[in-house]
Amino acid sequence: MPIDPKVAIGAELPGTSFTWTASDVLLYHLALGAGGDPTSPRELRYALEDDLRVLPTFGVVAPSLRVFEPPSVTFPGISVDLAKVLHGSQGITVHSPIPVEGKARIDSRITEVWDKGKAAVIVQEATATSPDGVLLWTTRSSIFARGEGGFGGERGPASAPFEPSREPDLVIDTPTLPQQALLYRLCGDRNPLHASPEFAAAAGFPAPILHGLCTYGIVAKALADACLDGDPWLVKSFDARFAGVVYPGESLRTSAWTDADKIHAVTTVPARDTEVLSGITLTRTSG
Ligand SMILES: CCCCCCC[C@@H](O)CC(=O)SCCNC(=O)CCNC(=O)[C@H](O)C(C)(C)COP(=O)(O)OP(=O)(O)OC[C@H]1O[C@@H](n2cnc3c(N)ncnc32)[C@H](O)[C@@H]1OP(=O)(O)O
Repeated sequence: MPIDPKVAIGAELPGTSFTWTASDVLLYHLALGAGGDPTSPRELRYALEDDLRVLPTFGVVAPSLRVFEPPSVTFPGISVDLAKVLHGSQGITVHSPIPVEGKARIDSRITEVWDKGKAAVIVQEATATSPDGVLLWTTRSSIFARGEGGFGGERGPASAPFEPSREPDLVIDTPTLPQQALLYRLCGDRNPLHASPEFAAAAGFPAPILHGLCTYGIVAKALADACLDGDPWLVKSFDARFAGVVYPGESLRTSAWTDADKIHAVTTVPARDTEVLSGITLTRTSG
């Protein structure tokens, strides 16, 4: 079905309520590689219930933790084959530290649909609120639907690349595991693109690729560890664009530039000399 931006833009999607527990948070952190040094008290704040501190990027996955079906890309005015879809970008702003367990409601809507000719870019925003109506976090995301452009929509604003004026302040190398995607899918994204060699081949990839949100969480943790003394509570917001695919088992290299309240970064896979996360911006809490 061609995309109909007049129907899609502004469409409110059905809201859902969800719960999470400390076990969900621990699984999420472990699926990002936390606990690699089980003798480090700082690392154990991600991996044990005692003094558990929730990485804010958990808010992106919390609403779908109990989803066991592959995602469906069907919204008002939009119906796209999952094999054509790549996660394009993701951001989250937390309004206070995410508690280790809780209940919330997520409400989302489609805010933009851009026609890139060879692809459609579909942008969503969502808010999570507590049962007593307190705003917990806000997310922004886009999906890149290959082959779905050409519907006569607007192209949208050109992205402004981050152009550093100096060498990076720090460079962080982070490994991923060959089984990283098989582990991460247990956090609620059962898209076969990350697990089935046949599905990945049909989608045009030589092997299953890593979930964008896994790379996103790994890099958020790496920056919190390297720049914020390992304290995820100091992360106010985290935004990034998925610029290239990552294959499970590849090593990531994140180059970061630190300012007073923000950290800018890019992540590459050095073995393929390929940028995989661009426009990374981490904002520190002001408190
Ligand atoms: C509801 C359920 C939803 C399901 C959600 C998803 C579920 C998940 O399981 C799926 C995943 O996790 S997929 C894995 C994570 N994502 C990726 O690996 C994508 C990596 N990126 C790429 O391969 C290319 O950048 C690629 C292919 C994205 C673009 O590369 P090119 O085709 O070379 O495009 P390019 O010529 O550079 O740009 C064309 C125009 O598109 C804009 N654009 C590019 N990358 C974008 C991106 N990542 N996000 C948003 N917009 C993007 C460009 O700005 C350009 O527009 P313009 O010319 O107007 O500036």
